[in-house]
Amino acid sequence: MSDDFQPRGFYRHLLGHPLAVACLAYLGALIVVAIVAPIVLPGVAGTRSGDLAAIRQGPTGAHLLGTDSLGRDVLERLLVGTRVTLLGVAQAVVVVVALGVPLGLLAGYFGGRTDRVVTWLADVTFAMPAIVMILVVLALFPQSMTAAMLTLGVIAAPGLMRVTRSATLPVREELYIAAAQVAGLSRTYIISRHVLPRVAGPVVVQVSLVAASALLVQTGLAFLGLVVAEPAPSWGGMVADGFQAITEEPWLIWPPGLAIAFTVLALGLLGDLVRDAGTERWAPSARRPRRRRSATRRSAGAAALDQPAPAGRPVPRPAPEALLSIEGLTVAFDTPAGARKVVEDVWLAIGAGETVGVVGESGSGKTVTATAIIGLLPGMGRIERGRVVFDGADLALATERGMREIRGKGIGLISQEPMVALNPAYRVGWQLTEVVRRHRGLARRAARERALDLLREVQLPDPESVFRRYPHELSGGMAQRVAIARALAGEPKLLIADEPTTALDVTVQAEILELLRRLQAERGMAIMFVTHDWGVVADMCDRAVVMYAGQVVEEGEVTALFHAARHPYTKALLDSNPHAAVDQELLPVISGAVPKPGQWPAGCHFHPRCPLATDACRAHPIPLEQPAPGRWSRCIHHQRLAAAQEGAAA
Ligand SMILES: Nc1ncnc2c1ncn2[C@@H]1O[C@H](COP(=O)(O)OP(=O)(O)OP(=O)(O)O)[C@@H](O)[C@H]1O
Repeated sequence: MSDDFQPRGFYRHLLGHPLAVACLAYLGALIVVAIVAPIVLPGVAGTRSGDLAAIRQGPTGAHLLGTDSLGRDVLERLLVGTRVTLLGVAQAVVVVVALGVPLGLLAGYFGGRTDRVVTWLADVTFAMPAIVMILVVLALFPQSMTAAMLTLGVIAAPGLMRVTRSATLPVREELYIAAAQVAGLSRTYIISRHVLPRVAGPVVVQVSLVAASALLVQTGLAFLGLVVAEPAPSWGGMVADGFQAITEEPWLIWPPGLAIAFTVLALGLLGDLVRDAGTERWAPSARRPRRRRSATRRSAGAAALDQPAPAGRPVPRPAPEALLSIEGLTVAFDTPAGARKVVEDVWLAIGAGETVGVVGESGSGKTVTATAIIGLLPGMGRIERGRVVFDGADLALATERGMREIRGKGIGLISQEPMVALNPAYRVGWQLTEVVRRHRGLARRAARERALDLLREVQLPDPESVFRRYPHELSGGMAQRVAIARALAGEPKLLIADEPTTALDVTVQAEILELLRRLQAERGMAIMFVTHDWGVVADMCDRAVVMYAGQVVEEGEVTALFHAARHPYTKALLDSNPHAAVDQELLPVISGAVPKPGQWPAGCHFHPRCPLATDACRAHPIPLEQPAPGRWSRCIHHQRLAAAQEGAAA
């Protein structure tokens, strides 16, 4: 059983098409002829004249395709001329592919400045008149087909670059690319193994068109006598000869003309058929990602990160023994209207082996905080201020290479959409093995064994069979188990679980939670649980951090927090918790909605929805206070709130 990429389906699909077989056979035969003919017919290339008594003849028994203007055998010249014709095509195609594909991948994958520079270069090259450039080059290097075809390659490369870039843009948004980054795989690896195969279809079609155009240009230049000097045979030169004799012997134009036409046709058709066969393999997964959660740059400069917190605010200090401590984290997204804060002054600490729940309504900044930790903020996001200290190292200052060491090995991540976090084109085994090999440096066979062990560890029935399956052959629960196995491959000290059960049905949710609990107990890893679900918090977490409109509004030990909330938002969330609903009673809801970034109100972000709000809540930003050891609240009325709850309980 092989765990590597299996292109058999692709070949089966391609070779099942008679037209594809015909095109491949024709082009294959041409290549053989190009190699063999000049060896078998060594004298043809230098023959200046043939049978002068039989010039410009149609097909005869002695000359199956007739003779040219100098009495030379047309068939022999056609066969020997194949080499120079195909060589010209190959030269142009090599240059186009060597320039266009890497630049397109870089521009599409990295975006931003790289994209702008590459696109600008492509535009400049595109603006050059191809024919004029080739004629100039031929004036400098007379009769040099290599110079002409290399120039053509450079001029045609921007077209392929654009196609590759456009195909890369949607692929880099796929969640499995983000998952590969989270697993600590290098960018070069991700681009070559996960992105390139996905963009191969349109690239192949474009390359086939480039090859067809190069053939036409090469034969055109030979027709004009600008490359391939007489007596050397070329298809273009033979068309020119036939053209001169068109009135006397119209037949002469047909053999080279048909060879050119069939070759152009075969290249174009084969490109389309290869694309179609590839599309079968790369059919998009059923579920699409909710939004992009993939690559981006790390934060702005260190200077900004080390700025002190706004003066006059008492700020919490993380416990010195914390495995992860987020200190005053502020994240902003660059928008056309300027930088927009989406997370502001977040403090959060997670000890080794601890489980901390991060709770809050949609849009409160939970996922942005999680992705900031692993340096994979989406789009134009950046850390504006604050530190993310993991295991003693400030991740906000880490280089991309440093972050790759942390991702997967130090911190693992599982998301709520396991199906789209797996590359649909590779078997589960391949995807697990690549991460095991990356982190453990194991040989293929040992990595395979380790990957199977991981599948057993996440309690997948029949691991050998799961190993061989493609992601679409898994259920949601199985896919999440595979994603957990993958996250565990680097033996991380911290697992960030971003709503890992949201997309699963209730029984599977319980199984996944049970699995995480067991793995945590066995491995002693810490878990940061991003969730909407108080049931999960009560079930899994030691402490909970409540976020609202980009800020931490409350933090505390779970039992204490459930017993008496110290922030009106936490209280409202707990009251509206469906797990605590009383039969026949309407579930309370929090009126209004979480304000969007850029629309946060002055003072307390929650005050427009808060029953306890006073003028003081609207007047100035509210700092985090520590009402009790291990307890934090961003509310000036926390004592009133606690007293009210104790009164109600009594
Ligand atoms: N790529 C982005 N560009 C601009 N704004 C973004 C981007 N990603 C997230 N945001 C904004 O950041 C805010 C916080 O989003 P985040 O995804 O962290 O919320 P959340 O609490 O995790 O919500 P959910 O529970 O729905 O995942 C939201 O208002 C969102 O619009």
